[in-house]
Amino acid sequence: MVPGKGVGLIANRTIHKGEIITVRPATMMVQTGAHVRLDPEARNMLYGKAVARLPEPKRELFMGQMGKDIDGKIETNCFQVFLNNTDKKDDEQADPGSHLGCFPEISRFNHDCRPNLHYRINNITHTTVAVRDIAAGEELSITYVGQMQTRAERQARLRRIWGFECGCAQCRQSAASAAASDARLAAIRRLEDDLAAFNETEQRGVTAESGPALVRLYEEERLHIYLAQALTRAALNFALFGQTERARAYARDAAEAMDREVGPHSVDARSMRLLAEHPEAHWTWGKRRWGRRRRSGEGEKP
Ligand SMILES: C[S@@+](CC[C@H](N)C(=O)[O-])C[C@H]1O[C@@H](n2cnc3c(N)ncnc32)[C@H](O)[C@@H]1O
Repeated sequence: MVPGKGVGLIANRTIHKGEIITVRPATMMVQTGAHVRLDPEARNMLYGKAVARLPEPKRELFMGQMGKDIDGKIETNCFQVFLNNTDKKDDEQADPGSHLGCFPEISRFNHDCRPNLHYRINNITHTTVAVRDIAAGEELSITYVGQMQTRAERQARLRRIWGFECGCAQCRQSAASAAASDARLAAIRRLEDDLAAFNETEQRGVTAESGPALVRLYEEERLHIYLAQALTRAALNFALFGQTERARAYARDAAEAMDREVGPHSVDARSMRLLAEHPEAHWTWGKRRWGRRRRSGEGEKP
């Protein structure tokens, strides 16, 4: 038991960044459209029949999850799963590909606003990966909600959607530390907006160092689950400034982080590997550098 959180999972050895922790297929899937249309009584009856047909070890695991009845167990523990092999047939209905997926072994991971595991769901397979080194004895955690909001916003969301008061270390920190964290999140948003505005004549004070500054903010904020996007922005920014070696280094790191977050062979990781191989051939190459030179009269793009 983890104080204030119920059952949780604790690392029993040192875990290294990038290690895959769990890979599990869904034990049961419920179509979201059907779930929201049925009343809880009908749901319990139907889900009861489905659970009764599970192999015994799976049924025990399922029934051992938190929640007062089967419907409650699904509501408390399921993950949203999107199956992409269904056609959307009726605009009035929820996307038929949207399901609630039950992964009873996975449902023991508690929420943390600064989690040490990233998870992804491909088709019906749930995978968790360590996004940083984890010491033996640390609790293993995932996040149940997006993490770019302020502490008050995150807490309100967890209360409204999940019905609990978050007891993670990030939420328990002092008012001064929480304010500093909220300010870092605001700084991240501003810097990301500035980095994204590279087509504008006004370059909003962005320099080649703005990329590493963004990565540092994510690291200081311990948002390791989002490092791939920060590293990608930094790599692209170095390409925009025409800095070969640093574009390469950040693109390689971005591809590795992408492998951890999205899994191997993702399109974005491939794109970062291409940037690392041939930065000068990338569509971003030198766009910021040439723009600046033109304005300052230093010369034209060759
Ligand atoms: C999917 S379950 C996680 C496993 C659960 N602790 C158990 O005993 O089976 C989600 C529930 O765990 C508890 N929980 C998870 N993360 C928490 C957190 N950060 N703070 C407080 N309670 C948490 C809440 O009761 C939540 O509804």
